[in-house]
Amino acid sequence: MAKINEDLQRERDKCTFKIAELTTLIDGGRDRTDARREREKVLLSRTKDLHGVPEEYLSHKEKYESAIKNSVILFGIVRQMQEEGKTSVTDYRDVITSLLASAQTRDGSPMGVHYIMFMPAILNQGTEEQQAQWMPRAWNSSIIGTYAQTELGHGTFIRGLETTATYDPSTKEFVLNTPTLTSYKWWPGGLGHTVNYCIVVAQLYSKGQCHGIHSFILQVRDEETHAPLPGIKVGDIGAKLGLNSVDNGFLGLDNVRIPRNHMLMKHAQVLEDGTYVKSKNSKLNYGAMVFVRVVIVFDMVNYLSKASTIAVRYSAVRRQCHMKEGAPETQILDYLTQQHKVFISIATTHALRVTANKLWDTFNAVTEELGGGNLNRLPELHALACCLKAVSTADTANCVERCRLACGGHGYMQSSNLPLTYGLVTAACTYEGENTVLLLQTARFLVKTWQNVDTAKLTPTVEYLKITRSKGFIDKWQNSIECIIKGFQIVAMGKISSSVDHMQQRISNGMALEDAWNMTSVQLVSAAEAHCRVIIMSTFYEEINKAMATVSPELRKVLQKLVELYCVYWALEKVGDLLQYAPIAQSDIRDMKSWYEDILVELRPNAVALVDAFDIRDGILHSTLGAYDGRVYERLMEEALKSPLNGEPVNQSFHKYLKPFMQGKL
Ligand SMILES: CCCCCCCCCCCCCCCCCC(=O)SCCNC(=O)CCNC(=O)[C@H](O)C(C)(C)COP(=O)(O)OP(=O)(O)OC[C@H]1O[C@@H](n2cnc3c(N)ncnc32)[C@H](O)[C@@H]1OP(=O)(O)O
Ligand SMILES: Cc1cc2nc3c(=O)[nH]c(=O)nc-3n(C[C@H](O)[C@H](O)[C@H](O)COP(=O)(O)OP(=O)(O)OC[C@H]3O[C@@H](n4cnc5c(N)ncnc54)[C@H](O)[C@@H]3O)c2cc1C
Repeated sequence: MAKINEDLQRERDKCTFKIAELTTLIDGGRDRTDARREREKVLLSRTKDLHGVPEEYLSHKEKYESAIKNSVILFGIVRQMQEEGKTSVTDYRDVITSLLASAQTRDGSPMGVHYIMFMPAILNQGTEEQQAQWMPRAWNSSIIGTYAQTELGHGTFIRGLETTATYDPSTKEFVLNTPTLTSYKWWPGGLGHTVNYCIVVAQLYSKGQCHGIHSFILQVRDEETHAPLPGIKVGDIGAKLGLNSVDNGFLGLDNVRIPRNHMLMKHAQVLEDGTYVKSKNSKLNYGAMVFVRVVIVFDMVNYLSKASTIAVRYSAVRRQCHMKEGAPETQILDYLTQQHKVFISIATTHALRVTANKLWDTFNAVTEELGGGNLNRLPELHALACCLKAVSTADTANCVERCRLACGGHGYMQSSNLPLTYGLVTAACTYEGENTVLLLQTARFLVKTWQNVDTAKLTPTVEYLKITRSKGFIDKWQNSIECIIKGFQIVAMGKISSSVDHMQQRISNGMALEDAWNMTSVQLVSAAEAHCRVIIMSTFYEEINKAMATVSPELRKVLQKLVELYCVYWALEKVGDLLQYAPIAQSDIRDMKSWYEDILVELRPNAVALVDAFDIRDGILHSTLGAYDGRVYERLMEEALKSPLNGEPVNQSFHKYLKPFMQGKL
């Protein structure tokens, strides 16, 4: 192994807790750490020779072809693991997370949506017979699918989709059509050239009546030749800000017939004679979207742990300027402004991780209740998944950008892996429900909750709205975590209640409800975000408190500081809200700023150890700036030399253009 950079080694030597203990806590147990490492070892050993030219120099077509080559190896490993009994649907999340997080699918995998949406949609919306028919072939990748919902004309407003599926009882088939340009499916990952099946979301017509959107399994390409089937127009939508290894596609359908049993019929059915049997709740058809919103929060944890690892290790290696005259140049990690930029990413990674785990548990519990016919908690789950998806993706995008800026010029290099990471996380702000739209869904739930706050029994995530109103909820502000969380509860309650008042006021003045909603929507988005901060903060605090009982005193101290950092950071960010709604004084804010500075300083000696504990191998991190050994400059130079521009001493454009131009001949 190459020599470790001395600064980095010094950082590791002075750390005050056992890194392995934190890694175990993050993974959820020693056996899970071992299983993850084993999976990564297998993956990296089998895929290490794949890189020729660095990915950034490839064209969109080459990137796609390379991603397919790599994905086949990756998902082939999953298949082999299944055959050897090393993995099953039960550890689906872990397996897919480490696969998609791996370096070989750096800019996304064309097969990602197969795992993340095609199969979950069949599980969520298919009958047991349909699952038995499709899942074994999908799970071992002998068919590959995607989820085709969004159209050129509509993404958010899914009731407005134009694709039709008309039932023909004479042949017991559905006829699929995209009657207009705007009804073409547009965006589905892998649709362009990879998949041979997809789930098409279309307006269902039977006996001359429209029954709203439903999901259908459609074969788009021949299983042998991969040629598009008759009536199907399919292709790639072109280059994007990121995810350029993925062939997001378009799909046009001209009277394409599919058998009746290709409609996913767990919740609603069309009988042979065309009779429509409706679902207990039409929103059950949206179940796959809820699942994906939940897993996106995990995915954000993945990316943020990578970005913070890169930024912190680089900040320990990089020296710039002198803090004191005559002293050696300062490690940039010693500048408080640098700590302010990067430490929040570490704390956010942990906060989102514990919140994602809790959300995952809620999702599984509610799904089980839904299976038994109890739909009571569906609105709460939907509201929770929407705001957590929105806030986690927005925060992660901001944090990744902070990490990139924290690495100065070198952070701008593709080889740092920060630009690509930003491209991936910012996509998540839009896909699976655009963030503003999702926050407005949460706001809808909060408004209803608030309107019934005195009479209804509140569900756990909004119970605080009742308690917050009790007299003496905060008698006097104290700079403590408990008080900050209470402060955020008051802020959320205040924003929800003032949005409702504002809306009501407009309605009393004669405005229609829809217009009053629109006029209040900026406030509503802000209220939903405030509610989400309460969820993240209180979950982080409670879960870390539980974990503290099981860890060493040394680790306990560090965990405590991470919770403090997260809460105080956000208290200062939202100080205006606290001043408006909570009994906080100027002197409390002044003291809070000092508290924040102290936390940064206390975390400083453990910064490198904290990111080491994320335990991300170099082969997965794929960064010149963030590698374990800290050989930043050597790696930057090695990568620079791989630039195709360095393949010849004089580029041909010199003779063609530059020389004649310089000599005044052009
Ligand atoms: C396995 C682990 C792996 C881990 C690793 C992870 C790796 C990830 C890798 C990622 C790779 C990249 C993948 C990219 C995938 C992107 C896929 C997509 O974008 S696909 C495309 C994604 N596209 C989108 O996400 C589209 C976004 N748009 C929408 O979701 C909807 O159209 C809408 C919600 C905005 C409105 O819907 P509309 O029908 O007009 O509704 P109204 O306004 O009339 O009424 C609202 C009422 O309905 C209720 N309700 C609503 N939804 C739900 C729900 N889900 N449930 C329950 N309830 C729901 C709501 O509460 C309210 O109730 P109430 O108040 O009346 O009682
Ligand atoms: C990388 C990527 C991958 C994707 N993969 C898939 C896939 O696999 N399958 C699939 O089906 N789709 C996929 N999508 C599509 C994605 O789900 C949609 O882009 C997303 O749901 C947003 O819809 P839209 O593009 O129509 O945006 P729009 O809804 O047109 O949003 C544009 C703007 O209008 C605002 N807006 C819209 N409606 C409202 C409203 N009611 N109130 C207030 N503001 C509003 C939004 O906030 C936003 O600012 C993908 C998209 C991306 C970027």
